[in-house]
Amino acid sequence: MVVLSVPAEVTVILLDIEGTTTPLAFVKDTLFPYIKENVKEYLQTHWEEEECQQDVSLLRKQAEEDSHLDGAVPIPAASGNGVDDRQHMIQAVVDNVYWQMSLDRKTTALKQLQGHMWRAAFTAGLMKAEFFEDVVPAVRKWREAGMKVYIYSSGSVEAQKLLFGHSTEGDILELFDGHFDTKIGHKVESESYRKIANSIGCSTNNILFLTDVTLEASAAEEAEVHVAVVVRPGNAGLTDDEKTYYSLITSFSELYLPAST
Ligand SMILES: CSCCC(=O)C(=O)COP(=O)(O)O
Ligand SMILES: [Mg+2]
Repeated sequence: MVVLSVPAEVTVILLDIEGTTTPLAFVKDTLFPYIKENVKEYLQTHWEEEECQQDVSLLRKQAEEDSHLDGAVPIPAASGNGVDDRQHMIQAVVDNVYWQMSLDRKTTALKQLQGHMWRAAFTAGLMKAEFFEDVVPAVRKWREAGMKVYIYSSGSVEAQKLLFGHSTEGDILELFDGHFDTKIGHKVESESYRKIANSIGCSTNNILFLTDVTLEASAAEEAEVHVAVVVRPGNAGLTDDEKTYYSLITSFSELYLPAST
């Protein structure tokens, strides 16, 4: 087995979700189809609620920022024309969500709505989040060794908590010291990692970030965060240069914590 030694200065392990703790297939075949199949009905049912209106406002603001992009779908403001107006707006939101999802966009607006929609599915037991089998034992071991373990995903913090709270391994939320999402900044921007370190109260070089996406690894590394790229079944392939440059692991069990032995 390949072993990757964790630098002694690392006290925090920061984990991505999709493609790192969780199979890409669970996201693509379960989480995302649920949104596509239910978004229209969800909007019809919850339209009058404040939370739903906040989600729509955020999506509308995002749509304005996206207006220069090819295929972007605008979301009109209410014109006061009653039921037709509402149906028109709902259809625009649905089309916008479909368009964003077709590009796998990680906007805070899209992720916030998705998180709110998954809440019903997880709490009703319709879905249980999946984790690779090495994840929970490794996280327990790291915590026993005194490491802090945080999550940083494009999925909203609310959605992250749903996943870890309703998983095939049971409620494992307590295994994590905290959660970050795109509200702190995008994962491909190095400033986000500086802000995360600041929020945790450590230096960036005290953090080891595990992700499947090399653009994220590169941004983290620019902020002097230690990184390892996680290679899991179903993940996007890496170039030869990326394979040579990055430390790669295929299982969390490949991480060796010198202080714990
Ligand atoms: C609570 S994560 C749900 C999956 C998701 O929406 C997503 O964007 C995952 O992105 P990640 O940053 O974890 O790769
Ligand atoms: Mg990922």
